Amino acid sequence: MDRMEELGFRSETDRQIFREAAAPVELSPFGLHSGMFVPTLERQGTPEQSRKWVPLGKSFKMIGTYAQTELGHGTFIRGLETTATFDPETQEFILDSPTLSSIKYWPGNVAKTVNHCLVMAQLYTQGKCHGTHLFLVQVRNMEDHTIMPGLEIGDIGPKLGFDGVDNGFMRFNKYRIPRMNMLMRYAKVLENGDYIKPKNAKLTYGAMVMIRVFIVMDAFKTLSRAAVIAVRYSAVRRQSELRPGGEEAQVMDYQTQQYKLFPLLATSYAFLLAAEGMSQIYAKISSDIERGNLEDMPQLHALACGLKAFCTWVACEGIEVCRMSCGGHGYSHASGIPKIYANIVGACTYEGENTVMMLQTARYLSKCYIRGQRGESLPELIQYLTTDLNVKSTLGEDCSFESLVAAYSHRAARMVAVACKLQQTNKKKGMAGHDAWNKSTVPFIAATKAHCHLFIVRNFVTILSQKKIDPATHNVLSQLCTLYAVYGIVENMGEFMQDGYFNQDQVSILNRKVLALLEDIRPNAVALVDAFDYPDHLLQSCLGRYDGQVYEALYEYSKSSPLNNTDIHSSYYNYIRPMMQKRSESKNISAKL
Ligand SMILES: CCCCCCCCCCCCCCC/C=C/C(=O)SCCNC(=O)CCNC(=O)[C@H](O)C(C)(C)COP(=O)(O)OP(=O)(O)OC[C@H]1O[C@@H](n2cnc3c(N)ncnc32)[C@H](O)[C@@H]1OP(=O)(O)O
Ligand SMILES: Cc1cc2nc3c(=O)[nH]c(=O)nc-3n(C[C@H](O)[C@H](O)[C@H](O)COP(=O)(O)OP(=O)(O)OC[C@H]3O[C@@H](n4cnc5c(N)ncnc54)[C@H](O)[C@@H]3O)c2cc1C
Repeated sequence: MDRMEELGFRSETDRQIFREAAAPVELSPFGLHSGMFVPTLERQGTPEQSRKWVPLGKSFKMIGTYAQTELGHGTFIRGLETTATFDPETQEFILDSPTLSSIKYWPGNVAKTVNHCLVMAQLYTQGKCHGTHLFLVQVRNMEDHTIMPGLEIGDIGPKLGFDGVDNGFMRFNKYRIPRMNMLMRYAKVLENGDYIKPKNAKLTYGAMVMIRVFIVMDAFKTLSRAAVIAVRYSAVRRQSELRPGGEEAQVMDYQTQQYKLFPLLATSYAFLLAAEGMSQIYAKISSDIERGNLEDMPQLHALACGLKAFCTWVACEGIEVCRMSCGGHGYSHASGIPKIYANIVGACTYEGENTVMMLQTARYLSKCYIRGQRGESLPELIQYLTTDLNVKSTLGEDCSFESLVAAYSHRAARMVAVACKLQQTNKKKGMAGHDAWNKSTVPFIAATKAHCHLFIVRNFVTILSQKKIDPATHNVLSQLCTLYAVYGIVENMGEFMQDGYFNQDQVSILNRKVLALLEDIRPNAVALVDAFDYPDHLLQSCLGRYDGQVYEALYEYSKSSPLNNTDIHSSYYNYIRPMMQKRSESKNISAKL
């Protein structure tokens, strides 16, 4: 914190970049404080509450996290069981964990780090439940950091990754907080206990929408770091003879290695631009919401849910491909890739489990489809739903951006229509609405993935057509954009071909184009990863280091293994030698027998 002051970092973005540079892979123990706790106080507190608490948070006089998930509920927020019951006599809320399943479980940094939490609890006043609301709760003594009386707090134990975060559990036993500790920007409880409801109950979900937007950028950061490591290593690693009797080839010259890595390189660029686009949309709509204009809230929710799920799923699969493309050394922590994976794969679960998030977007698409069928106007990002599905592709040898975007629009429109028609057919068969929905959710997930894929392709194309970029760079970025789109079609050909949108010749064109693009990109592959400009200390990789001195780095890394602190390990004296002595004694005995 002081260091950031010294360096004059004023903007939250600069501060975040500094924090990530300081803790490049594990999330900092203060990540949730800065990324979720403070911004939520700013956005969900009244002006008075913000003025009081935000400076304390920004100066780390108050360190907090976001405590919503319970043992029994993470996804279904309306099912949360922690209660906050208003006591008008004392002007306090009484927080309680009435059941085992209501114990808060997973909140990051709650175990040992924070002294405050934003707690999501069911609000009760005048004997009535008004649903979940956020409350600022002090959980540790500000003098000696001991746990406040009435609370049980602890760590939940080892996890797959996320080792920099002390995820914990927290149990309330009739724990009292002041009335004014309820975040009251949108909903209020008056001194007499009257409840003033918000314009939209989902405004209290705003913190999650914000983090989902951040996570889209995290998907870019983690995938691109793995791609940097794998591409640089593929340029250094020589293995096997490409030409019989010739020197061993750079593994990057194998077409299969290019087919593994270059689409992921293209995806990294596509996700960077998508994350920036998502952030711009979030900034605009969230400021509208703060001014009371909630019109675009559903669109923001749907886009944030869909992109968070789509990008984290693709990034995690891609990081695994990068690891495997580095052979045995990729499996070592020396590569840096396992830690990248272990710390981002949780993003497919946290801040909204991906399937559930995709279904939120699907629900929005279903409603928009019906509006489109009625001829109602649709938001620009959704207008493709009214695409004429009888039209066939005009794709030619050049695989133009226009023909590619048209293909993705057609695919998404067709798949949304298929899912919606199944839902409608289910209803016509007499199914209740919720059953008709549930029995069409698998096609809806596929359609929503196509919807997100379209957003990313169209966004990439739009930026290339709008931004002023020097011709040489524009040419290389156009190759990446085309590769991202063509590869996506080739890998999902069935979804594009199901209604004969492409003819056989066009399928052949696409299969040839994806291989030709690998050759086009090969000369620039290392420059394209260097362009991300990740310093070695951030990559923490012997394979991806800028100077390419991989084997020297691996050898030094191995020598630093703690197991090498002694030549003979204590396990020899404790287990191996006694076992061998026992064997030799028994052998002597059997020899005598
Ligand atoms: C520059 C600064 C940078 C700083 C960067 C900081 C870095 C940070 C990086 C990230 C680090 C992250 C570390 C991990 C931290 C993890 C934290 C957590 O995991 S916190 C807990 C997260 N939990 C969840 O996300 C729970 C998921 N569940 C839900 O969101 C909801 O239960 C649901 C949306 C799935 C369902 O909600 P429900 O109330 O049941 O609504 P319905 O489904 O019935 O829908 C009714 C209606 O409401 C609309 N809706 C729902 N949610 C929203 C919303 N958020 N906004 C707007 N509208 C919403 C929904 O669309 C429906 O609308 P309708 O018109 O009726 O169809
Ligand atoms: C690394 C990490 C950090 C976290 N940090 C925090 C934190 O700081 N604060 C916090 O409050 N929480 C935190 N969490 C908890 C996280 O938010 C929840 O785990 C997440 O919201 C998923 O909820 P769940 O665990 O109940 O999963 P569940 O919803 O129980 O998922 C189980 C399965 O049920 C399926 N499912 C559930 N509902 C539906 C549905 N309606 N339709 C179809 N399928 C469905 C899911 O798709 C999934 O396959 C963290 C979790 C992790 C892993």
